[in-house]
Amino acid sequence: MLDIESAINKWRAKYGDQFTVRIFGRYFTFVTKHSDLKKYYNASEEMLSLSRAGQFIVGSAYPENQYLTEYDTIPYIQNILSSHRLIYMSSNIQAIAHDYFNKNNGKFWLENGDEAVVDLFDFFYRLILRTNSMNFISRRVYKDHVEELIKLYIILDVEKNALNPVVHGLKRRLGLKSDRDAAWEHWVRIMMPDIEQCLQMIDDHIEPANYDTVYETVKYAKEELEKRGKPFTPRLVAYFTFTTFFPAQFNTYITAAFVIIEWIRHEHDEIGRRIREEIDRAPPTGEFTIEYLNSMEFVQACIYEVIRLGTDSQLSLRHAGQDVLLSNDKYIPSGNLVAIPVTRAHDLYTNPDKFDPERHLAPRQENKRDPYRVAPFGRGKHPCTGERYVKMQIKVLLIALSKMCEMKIMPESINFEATINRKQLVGLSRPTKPVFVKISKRK
Ligand code: HEM
Repeated sequence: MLDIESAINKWRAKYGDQFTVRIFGRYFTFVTKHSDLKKYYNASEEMLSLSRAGQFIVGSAYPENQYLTEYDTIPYIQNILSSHRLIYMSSNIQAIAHDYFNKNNGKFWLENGDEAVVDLFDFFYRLILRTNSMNFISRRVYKDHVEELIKLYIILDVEKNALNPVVHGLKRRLGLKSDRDAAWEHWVRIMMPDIEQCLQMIDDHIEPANYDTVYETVKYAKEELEKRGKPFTPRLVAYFTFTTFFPAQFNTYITAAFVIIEWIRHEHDEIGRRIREEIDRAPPTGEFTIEYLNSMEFVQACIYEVIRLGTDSQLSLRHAGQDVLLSNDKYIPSGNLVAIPVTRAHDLYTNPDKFDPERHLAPRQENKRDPYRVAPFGRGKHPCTGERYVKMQIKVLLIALSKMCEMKIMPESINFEATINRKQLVGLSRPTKPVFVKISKRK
């Protein structure tokens, strides 16, 4: 596969800080100069659009592609992830972590005994999907359909499908139904009882007593459709849910798994001691506060450090809706895709290959050296809407897991780093082979 980072470096050495290449019949302009990066991040949606670029990249990866530019889901996601909801969500996450091991829905210990060897990345993929299915869909869906949902999600997986749009596009043109279309219909069906109930509540002017994501989603979809004079469609609700779910998935589970790996590796040194200290000070289960989670600065620095080290060949993309003037008086013609490399920015850090969370904390704060090259959660007009949620989620899982189990990397996986695929364009780099970890029940 294409090694984008070395390709960019080669092209940059040859053609300068900005250059245009033709890939799959499309023109991509790469910008790397500070003033252009600043413009890139702060440009208006009309000038440089993330959703139009998204439609190009993942457009054919799932059936509702036309909605991607038609409906901006950001205000909806911001509403779902508002501060007072995060605390409910954090207690859901704790409950699910317990449920996963101990109760009927998970049966982990029941099926594996008190000690099990798992692929840590697969384990976190499932755990993250479980927690997100409760937080972004409903308790009922989590309780009755979570395994089904995970299977559907694997079929709808944007990460893989984005790279394979041709087959899907061809099937659609020939009028053939793909397994993705079927999975999508199944997804809508699973959500239907909640959607119908929420529609009824809206008609009867009944507000939910507690936070209810499906209710918010149905209400938002209904309003958006009414604004456009279109009839209500459950598929739009499914689309809104899906677009909250899919960015929430891959970066999160990889980050969570790497944080655990680093914790295991540093169990007996200063890094491990500081993580343990923040975990041990945590309030008892069910009594977390957002203030406490925010105060876990060292774990947060570990999250930043894992993202820094795991981001190798990722690209951030926009679509130019108009001509964009660059700093050297050249311009990007309207219609081009515009890309910036989201790399590790090696040159900005001291001992860049070392896992060193302190570099993100005062007084060092190496991460503040260049805001446009160090942006683990983006910046400017399109910062990550899920940043607060994901940091909360990983912290809560870390606390919950540390209370329930012990983890050890299996000898055959100690050198897992040799298998990390550092050439992918989407998300953090992850190992291509399983990383086996022994999970033992804490007595
Ligand atoms: C470790 C996990 C995550 C990382 C590293 C991450 C990183 C990022 C980055 C770098 C961007 C900016 C993209 C750009 O400028 O081209 C972004 C945007 C976005 N992220 Fe995340 N993200 C994570 C988790 C999440 C979660 C959990 C959600 C939702 C619940 C989410 C929702 C979004 C959305 C909706 C955008 C687009 C914002 C917009 O268009 O204005 N992300 N993310």
